Amino acid sequence: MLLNDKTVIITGASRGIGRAAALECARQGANLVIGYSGSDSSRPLVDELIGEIRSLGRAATSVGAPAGDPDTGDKLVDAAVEHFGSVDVFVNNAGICPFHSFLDMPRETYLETVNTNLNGAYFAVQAAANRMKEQGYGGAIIAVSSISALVGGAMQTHYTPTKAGLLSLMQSCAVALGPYGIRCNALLPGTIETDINKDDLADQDKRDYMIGRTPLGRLGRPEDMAGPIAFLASDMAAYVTGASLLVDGGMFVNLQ
Ligand SMILES: NC(=O)C1=CN([C@@H]2O[C@H](COP(=O)(O)OP(=O)(O)OC[C@H]3O[C@@H](n4cnc5c(N)ncnc54)[C@H](O)[C@@H]3O)[C@@H](O)[C@H]2O)C=CC1
Ligand SMILES: C[C@H](O)[C@@H]1OC(=O)[C@H](O)[C@@H]1O
Repeated sequence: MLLNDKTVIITGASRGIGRAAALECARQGANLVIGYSGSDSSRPLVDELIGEIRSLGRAATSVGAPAGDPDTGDKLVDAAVEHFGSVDVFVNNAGICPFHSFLDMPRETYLETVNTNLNGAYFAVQAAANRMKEQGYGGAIIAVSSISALVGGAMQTHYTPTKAGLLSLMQSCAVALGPYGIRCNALLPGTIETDINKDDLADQDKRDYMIGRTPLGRLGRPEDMAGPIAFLASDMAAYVTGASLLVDGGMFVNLQ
């Protein structure tokens, strides 16, 4: 197992990529802190996930707190220490992408997206890193960025800068935290079928276009992200830091 007895915190883990990553980390021997928004609608999903993790023989607890709140990182770290005694891996995954055109982008939509996806991540990474430094034996931090860190989207002008920001944050943190043995890497998913793009991909033409751009011939599944996240979290990636791992079925390189 890649993550035996490690404590892994994952934000936005109630569903989608975060959920799949939590289950894979549990299969690899980790105990989990499940970060979620704190909304009543997410609670049953979180309870179900915790049940699944326990049935895999691992332990899990949850923290309901909005990703954009600068205090959320401290709450996640405190829960990890209280329940499991350490923070070994921090996965910043929570994110939103309310598709909207640029010229009439509502200020609140822009600000909520940047707060949720990037500002909260900054302070959460800082909280995890401080704990890892205190522990004295390193750790792994992974930000779920996106192929959108590298390319644009007309309906994503508020979103793509947050994903480029996360990639940049991991690069700078790799430099800042390397001396403490803390590795920082970015995962760049392509188009993965989850709730975040359910409405967008309900348009059959758009869906066919995205599949057509993907050399592997299908959209991604949350489970496709889980292995790469577990790898980056593990000692198999002991010399990997400041890296970005594009997991997109080949979409990015498919120009013609
Ligand atoms: N699905 C895709 O095609 C891609 C997704 N990503 C990124 O992957 C990450 C996970 O998204 P998906 O699993 O695809 O979508 P999803 O919508 O299924 O999951 C997003 C998660 O973030 C949580 N979340 C949203 N707002 C939150 C808040 N304010 N506080 C705490 N949690 C909050 C949701 O409850 C959910 O658990 C996001 O950061 C997204 O930007 C990156 C590239 C592609
Ligand atoms: C939400 C989008 O479908 C998804 O998010 C990303 O980061 C990808 O680039 C896709 O556009």
